[in-house]
Amino acid sequence: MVVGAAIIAGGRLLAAQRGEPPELAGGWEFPGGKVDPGESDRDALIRECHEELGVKIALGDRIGGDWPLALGVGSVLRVWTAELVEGEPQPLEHLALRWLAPHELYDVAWLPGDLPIVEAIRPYLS
Ligand SMILES: Nc1nc2c([nH]c(=O)n2[C@H]2C[C@H](O)[C@@H](COP(=O)(O)OP(=O)(O)OP(=O)(O)O)O2)c(=O)[nH]1
Repeated sequence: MVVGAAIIAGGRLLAAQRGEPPELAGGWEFPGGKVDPGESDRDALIRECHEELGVKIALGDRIGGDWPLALGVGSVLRVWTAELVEGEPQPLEHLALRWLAPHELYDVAWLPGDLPIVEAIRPYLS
């Protein structure tokens, strides 16, 4: 199980560029990662965002259901909206971060599996 956060601030969505593995490097994603054994999805997402971005987030709505991962075999991605509670996101484990306004949503090369999720988040940006 992989969880991802659609962090929104000031009507913009935070996108993060992966540095690894080589086949995914350069692609843009929602901050997050794999849920550890015994950990809840929501706790995993809060932990991952702290590790990856150095921020504390508060989760909002679940976006859709189980989104199939482009390259994952049988794995799915669960996504929540989120807002920043503490700190400003830093690319501690990513190549770069970008805050995307609604008209910029497709200015980055999202991982293929993320594209329909980005569209589902659009209503939250206004
Ligand atoms: N975090 C994240 N992963 C995504 C997204 N879309 C997508 O296909 N994936 C894939 C990429 C990876 O194969 C997998 C997430 O694994 P990960 O490597 O980020 O997990 P992790 O942080 O727990 O890292 P590790 O322990 O495996 O090193 O899900 C997304 O929007 N966010």
